[in-house]
Amino acid sequence: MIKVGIVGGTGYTGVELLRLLAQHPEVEVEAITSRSEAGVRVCDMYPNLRGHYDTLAFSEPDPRRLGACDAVFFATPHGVAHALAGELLAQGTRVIDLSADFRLRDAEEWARWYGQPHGAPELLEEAVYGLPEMHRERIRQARLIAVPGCYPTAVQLGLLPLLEAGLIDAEHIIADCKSGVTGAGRGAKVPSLLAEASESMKAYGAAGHRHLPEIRQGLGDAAGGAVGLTFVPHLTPMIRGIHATLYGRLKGEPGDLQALFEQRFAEEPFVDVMPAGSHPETRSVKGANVCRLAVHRPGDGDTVVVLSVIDNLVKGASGQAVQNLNLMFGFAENAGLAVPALMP
Ligand SMILES: NC(=O)C1=CN([C@@H]2O[C@H](COP(=O)(O)OP(=O)(O)OC[C@H]3O[C@@H](n4cnc5c(N)ncnc54)[C@H](OP(=O)(O)O)[C@@H]3O)[C@@H](O)[C@H]2O)C=CC1
Ligand SMILES: CC(=O)N[C@@H](CCC(=O)OP(=O)(O)O)C(=O)O
Repeated sequence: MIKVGIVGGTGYTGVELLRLLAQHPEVEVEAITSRSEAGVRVCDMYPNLRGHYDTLAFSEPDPRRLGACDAVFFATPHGVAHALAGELLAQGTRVIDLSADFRLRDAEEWARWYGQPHGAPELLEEAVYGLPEMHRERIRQARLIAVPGCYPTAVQLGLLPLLEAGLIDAEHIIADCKSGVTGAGRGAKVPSLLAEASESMKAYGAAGHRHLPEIRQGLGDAAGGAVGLTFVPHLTPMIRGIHATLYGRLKGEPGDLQALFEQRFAEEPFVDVMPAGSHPETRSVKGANVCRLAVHRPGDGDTVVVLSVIDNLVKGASGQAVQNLNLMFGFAENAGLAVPALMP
């Protein structure tokens, strides 16, 4: 058994880590932090965890206690991992950061999008972008993981096969994405209120969302050069889930797109290419560490449409974080992640 710590345990991704780790055969949760709820037992705040964590209580973030863990997850707003990751790495603790702190390779670009200076540029070189479908071998060796964002996970997985094969015009890609409200975190915010978010849908961040540079960076790696991307996120009245509809302009006759997708993800335990003609539903991945994809070519024309769904809190955050932990420690890649989605 390894010992892990979680910084930011009261948020949605923190409690989702607890839910997944409760079934992990190799992991014991040693410490879970919350400054506002220090002293409260996790099962008193989250009764779904009763019977799984009956004594574990939230505590103040203490670098020495966290440094005694084999790995620490950061499920915190951006900037928090910048301040603590170096100290933990120096104590031999591996760090898996669910925030955006180490996702962009360029510290200045990070500062532009996040509106504050990068707090740990010296760690960027060793940080590995934790998308296993692209960087599995580097993740196995990593000490510091930047877990991809939720929209970036859905978009990159849907477009990788097309860009790697050079089949679409990389200058003109469109990602039209919808998210459930847990994507905005647990903190009280007016747009997340029931009366604001239910029975309604709206786009936001059309002029430039902070996931845009992250997605461009990942797609650029797959394409082998810069990509042009229009990314428009939307808030939808559901609790969990991301649905990405991705459009690419085919450069020529693409061959069998269904076979391309099936071959690209044949060995991937957490990417499901659905049969030709399918329309994946967000509810089919609820609670599961899975990305379901379908590829379409309407009217055999020059546009390819990829449909990609994930649970933002699982493959889009905490499940992907556990998948990274499994790779880093040589555990079965699906340890703690084997449950099917919840349907209906
Ligand atoms: N929600 C989602 O779908 C996704 C979220 N993410 C990212 O994961 C991270 C966590 O998200 P989410 O769970 O939604 O966030 P929440 O806002 O729901 O929770 C944040 C947690 O961080 C703690 N925290 C806040 N500030 C600090 C601080 N300065 N030092 C230590 N702890 C702090 C809070 O507890 P307390 O204040 O009591 O200490 C709380 O437990 C964010 O970076 C988010 O962008 C990534 C992908 C998807
Ligand atoms: C619905 C909603 O508000 N979603 C969040 C994105 C999810 C997220 O937490 O992204 P990071 O991990 O990069 O911070 C947003 O658009 O800001």
